[in-house]
Amino acid sequence: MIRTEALTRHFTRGKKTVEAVRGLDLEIHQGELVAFLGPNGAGKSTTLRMLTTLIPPTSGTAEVAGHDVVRSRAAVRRSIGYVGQGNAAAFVQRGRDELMSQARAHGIPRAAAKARIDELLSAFDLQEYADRPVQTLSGGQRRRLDIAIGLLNHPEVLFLDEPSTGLDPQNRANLQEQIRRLHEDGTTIVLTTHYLEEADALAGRVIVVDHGVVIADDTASRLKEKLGDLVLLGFGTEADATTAATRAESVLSGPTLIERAGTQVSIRTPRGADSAPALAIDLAAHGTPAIRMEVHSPTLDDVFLDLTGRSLRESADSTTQTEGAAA
Ligand SMILES: Nc1ncnc2c1ncn2[C@@H]1O[C@H](COP(=O)(O)OP(=O)(O)OP(=O)(O)O)[C@@H](O)[C@H]1O
Repeated sequence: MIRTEALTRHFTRGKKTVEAVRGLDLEIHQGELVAFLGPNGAGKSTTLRMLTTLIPPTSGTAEVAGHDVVRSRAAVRRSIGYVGQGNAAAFVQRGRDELMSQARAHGIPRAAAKARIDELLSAFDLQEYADRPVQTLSGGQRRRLDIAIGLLNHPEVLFLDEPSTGLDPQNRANLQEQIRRLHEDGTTIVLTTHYLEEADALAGRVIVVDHGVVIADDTASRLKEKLGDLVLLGFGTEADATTAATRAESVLSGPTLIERAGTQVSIRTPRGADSAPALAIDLAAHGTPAIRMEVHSPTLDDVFLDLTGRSLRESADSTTQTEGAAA
């Protein structure tokens, strides 16, 4: 449903060139729900903007729903829904009128458009606000209106760029429900998000990009499994901790990272929850008993931190870069 080959986009400002997306090769099949993750400035929005025909690639190719994003822009646009980071609705219009203008722009006949609009207003709990000017709506209400606009044409492929930003937990849960339903109906969905729990809960596949290239592409559970559990062991003395760290190296199998700091040993190891009890018994039998043991399963944020050196929580908290007009 989405295929890119060496997809690249540079922006030039004065003498400076930013390589926002660098040779992306992607293949996303019909019906997949993919979370596209990465730190601020990783190239996520730029990729989405190329796939939705808003900006052309500098080089490389991309096809969406079988149409080339440069040669067949209109056909791509007919097949997709796009909810960008900015508000799509004109501020002075009433929500319902905005939906109608956008539906008509898609070529949907008036009666069908009216029915679809009622359906979407109800799905996103917007009936009460539909007849107010958009500028009087709260950020969350506007966000829901944006999403409704993106769904007007029953898109085959839906691109959601941080759809839940600005929504309260209740509306976020409602949005997730809508996304799940669309996915069940067979819509291919690509979403960027700074909420790892959201990616974890929704997406069958997680693609992590950084500096414009893909650095991981797998299911959330396999990514977590690859990283391994964190086993923390506390000892009575630093000498015990040092001996235990060396012993753990020979006892544990698989790619294992062991660090000692003071009287604590931290171990990152695959299936650590399973191996920790045996390790504790072994250490006690060798005269260095642990006085404390904790096992933490990895979160997607741990995976993200490991891959990018940054926590996505950190990047969610930092100021999001605003995009100017395409250079
Ligand atoms: N119109 C533009 N002109 C110049 N540079 C741009 C433009 N749009 C994006 N960039 C730069 O390209 C890089 C990738 O930006 P992009 O918006 O794709 O990142 P992102 O992964 O979506 O980040 P965020 O999580 O902050 O939304 C950044 O360095 C950004 O500053």
